[in-house]
Amino acid sequence: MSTTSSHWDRFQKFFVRYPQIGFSIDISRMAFEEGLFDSQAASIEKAYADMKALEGGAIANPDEGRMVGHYWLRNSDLAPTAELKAEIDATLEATLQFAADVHAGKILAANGKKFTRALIVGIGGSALGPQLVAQAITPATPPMAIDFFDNTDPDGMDRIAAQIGAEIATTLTLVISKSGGTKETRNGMLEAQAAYQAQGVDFTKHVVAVTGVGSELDKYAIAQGWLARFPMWDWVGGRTSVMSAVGTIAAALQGVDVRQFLAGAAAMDAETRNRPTRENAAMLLALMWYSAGKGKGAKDMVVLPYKDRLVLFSKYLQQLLMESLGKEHDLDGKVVNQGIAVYGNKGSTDQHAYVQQLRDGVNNFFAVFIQVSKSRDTAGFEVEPGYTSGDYLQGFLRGTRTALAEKGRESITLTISEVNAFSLGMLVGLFERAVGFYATLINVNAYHQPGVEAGKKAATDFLKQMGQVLAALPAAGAGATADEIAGPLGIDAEDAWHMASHLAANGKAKLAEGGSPAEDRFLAV
Ligand SMILES: O=P(O)(O)OC[C@H]1O[C@](O)(CO)[C@@H](O)[C@@H]1O
Repeated sequence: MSTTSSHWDRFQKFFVRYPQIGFSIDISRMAFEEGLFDSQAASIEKAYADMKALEGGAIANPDEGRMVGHYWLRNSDLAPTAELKAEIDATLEATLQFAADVHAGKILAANGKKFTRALIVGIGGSALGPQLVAQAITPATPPMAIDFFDNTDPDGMDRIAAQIGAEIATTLTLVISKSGGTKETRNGMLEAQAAYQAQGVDFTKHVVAVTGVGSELDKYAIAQGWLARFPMWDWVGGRTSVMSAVGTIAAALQGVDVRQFLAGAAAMDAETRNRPTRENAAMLLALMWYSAGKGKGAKDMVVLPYKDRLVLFSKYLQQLLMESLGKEHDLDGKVVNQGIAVYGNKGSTDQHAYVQQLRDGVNNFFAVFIQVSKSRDTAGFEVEPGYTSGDYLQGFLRGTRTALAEKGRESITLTISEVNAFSLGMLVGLFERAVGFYATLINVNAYHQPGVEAGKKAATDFLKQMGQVLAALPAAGAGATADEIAGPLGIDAEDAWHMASHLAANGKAKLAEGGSPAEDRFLAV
């Protein structure tokens, strides 16, 4: 049999489509053995059972003692109690109504004018979902422009504030934080507040909180009398919160058909909940991750959507997979150091960047191509007789897939008919379920993130010590070296040097540079 016909046979065997929702998955270019389905049969069954229990309201996040309910957000009938269902429905309705009232001018800026822009303050799961939605499925001319403070970088915020300029008088800010205690978001909120104040605008009349009831942020919003507050629940993880108020309010303000977005995810949930494994796209994805990485994340996932609108999808999946699966311990407490590294951008652009290495370099990845059938909404345009830009985009995708396969580089191809609210919901739903299934296959808790706490704690210590360093700087004389500053404070000299250097770079200390860091001398200003 020729290579071509064997590819064709394998394609037919491992190509699964859901025509009613315009989706297909092709795993034929993955190098798995068919025996995988049998060898993993017990784990696969357990994954289905775990997912069923999770969707039924089990404590699927044992370390934090929490339910995991993001599937209920798009089908509230699944919620384990009538109270939860009512809360989900009421919150969705309230966010949509709020956005409609903003658009209709029923909720106005402090100057009596309609809001023209939105500024989202949030980080991680409290920003990535709204950013993905804004990039992928907002209308070309959305009812409101949108900006993000998704970091504590003052320069980044200054640039956005400068772009907003006087329009801050008609800008609505959403401060989004599940915990309500994330420092980057707290800082972003205070910076936003200052930007409003600088232009004499009452911040409290322009700001909405999306946060856990009773959180620090919630209390602050109540004390200041903010425009509105919407709840986040402890049973929704930040990285799966795009279908909660976190995502729905920003999306609705942007003119996105939120119900279609939720319907897409619900449809994918329905397709992948009960289907047999060989037809179950979410389980097939999880199994491909398992086979490619030998169940240990040995291969990275390179996400290559051939569609500009999906450029942020790899970034979104990076958090979804790496925060969910990147775990030190398994559920039995054994050290496993699991995870799957995710990166990517978009095709064909990336063919002119790192695809060279993918084809010829270290074979430590598998690609996930995302193919979008419909090229454009507007009339066709031929770049040469008989060919459109969209034909080229398709040609480059197929060509790269073939070129990778020729060199034994694995790939999965997902196809959607077009990028819209429904199909984006489908894709998000697909990967969420695949992550859940894969977590069972490798026996980790996908719903906590203990690792991020270490960095937060170390940063808190660093900042506290930086205050001590500032206070300890000599007011006169030749200044003090990092060793001289660190000694009495009982802190690390390297840290002290970085703290003092940072203070000096930002006008809070004076630096007399020596021949080496140990000879640098610092003075108070
Ligand atoms: O919504 P919050 O509580 O501000 O958290 C933001 C992000 O920070 C993390 O907790 C990681 O530090 C993510 O899981 C989360 O999405």
